Amino acid sequence: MSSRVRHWREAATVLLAAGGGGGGSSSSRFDYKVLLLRRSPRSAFLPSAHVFPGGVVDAADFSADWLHLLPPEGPLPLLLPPLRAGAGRAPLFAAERPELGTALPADVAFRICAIRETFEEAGVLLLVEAGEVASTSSAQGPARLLAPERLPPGPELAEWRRRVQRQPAAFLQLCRHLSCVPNLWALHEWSNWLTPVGRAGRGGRRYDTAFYLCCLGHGGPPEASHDRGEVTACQWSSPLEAIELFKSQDIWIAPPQFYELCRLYNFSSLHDLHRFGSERAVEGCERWMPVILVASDGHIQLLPGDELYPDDPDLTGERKPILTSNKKIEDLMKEARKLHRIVARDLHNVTVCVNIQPKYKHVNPLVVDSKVGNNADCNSRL
Ligand SMILES: CC(C)(COP(=O)(O)OP(=O)(O)OC[C@H]1O[C@@H](n2cnc3c(N)ncnc32)[C@H](O)[C@@H]1OP(=O)(O)O)[C@@H](O)C(=O)NCCC(=O)NCCSC(=O)CC(=O)O
Ligand SMILES: [Mg+2]
Repeated sequence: MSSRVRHWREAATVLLAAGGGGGGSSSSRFDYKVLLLRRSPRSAFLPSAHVFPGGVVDAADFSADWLHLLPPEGPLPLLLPPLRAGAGRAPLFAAERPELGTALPADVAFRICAIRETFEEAGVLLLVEAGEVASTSSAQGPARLLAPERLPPGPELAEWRRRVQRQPAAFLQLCRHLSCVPNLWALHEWSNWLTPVGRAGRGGRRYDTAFYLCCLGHGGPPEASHDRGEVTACQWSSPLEAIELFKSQDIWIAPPQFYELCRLYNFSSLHDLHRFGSERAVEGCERWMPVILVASDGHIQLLPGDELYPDDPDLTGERKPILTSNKKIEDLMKEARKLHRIVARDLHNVTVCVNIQPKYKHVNPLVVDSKVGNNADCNSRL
């Protein structure tokens, strides 16, 4: 087994943004909301944290049977827009998986995983009619969900959901039953985060997670329901609402998800977010593993491009313990010129500080909390 698989699990998650319902408060800066799920307090990884829907990839997500799904005119090509030459390619997309035989490309399989997990955890089905695949294009704007009359009645759908939770391969059966396919084209490659060494959950759980953006544009945020198991609550919040709930200690959001919410903060309109996300996706992305630097009064998660980020980061945690400094965060901030870091003074006092040019035509997070008053070294802020 390769080190890629031995040291961490591969996973996919989706920043699901929905708008278009016209129900948002007129005073809100945002015309869309993002789906956040609260993890069970019994989870072995990030217990009680709010995260985007997602989970570990299953062999069923790579199954070549997806290629033989409808439409009736022949095997489904599952073609995705090609990446631009020279695009960033994270290892989880580039890896060969000979053990899976004639498997789907990872690009496709990780999208199927994210869509399946969204159904399992929140009951939201991101599918498209098999017959409409050819005309599906993100250039048309934010995606639509299937019409409600195309779905089985509630109790039947709930039974399908339980089956998929028990057996991921049942997701393909559900798609076949509905003459639909996962809406791969609605998901746009956004980022890739590897759990930092020193932040593994119980049993050494670390994750190499593909993050996708998906914008839904019609009829308002769909009803999301938790599964009373892995997920104990679902909520749709604007990026600002989510960040405020985090700052007020009502919810806890892990650093990668916090960073991504601060990036979404750049976009007040769903259409702008969709356009940016779908056009940028052809640039690909690179894998980021935060490297933790423990200071005397908090810790910093260093990201690639920060001048303190190691040239040769310890991906597996086998080489050296976590970096420590007897300096205060403030001093470590004053001394630095090139910043790309998440600064945690305590569990809920977290700031993203970045003044480097983002790669792959991405956008830097905005710093939302001006009350904290110690953001003096950050360029990107409100
Ligand atoms: C990787 C993830 C998609 C999470 O994957 P999941 O754990 O949700 O994976 P999944 O959905 O496939 O797995 C379901 C898990 O739920 C468990 N499960 C199922 N039913 C359950 C129930 N009723 N109660 C409790 N747990 C239950 C299963 O046993 C399984 O756990 P099991 O598989 O264990 O048996 C997410 O963590 C994520 O978005 N990560 C992004 C990047 C990241 O790593 N962020 C955090 C960095 S750490 C950090 O940032 C912390 C810090 O700095 O402080
Ligand atoms: Mg999950």
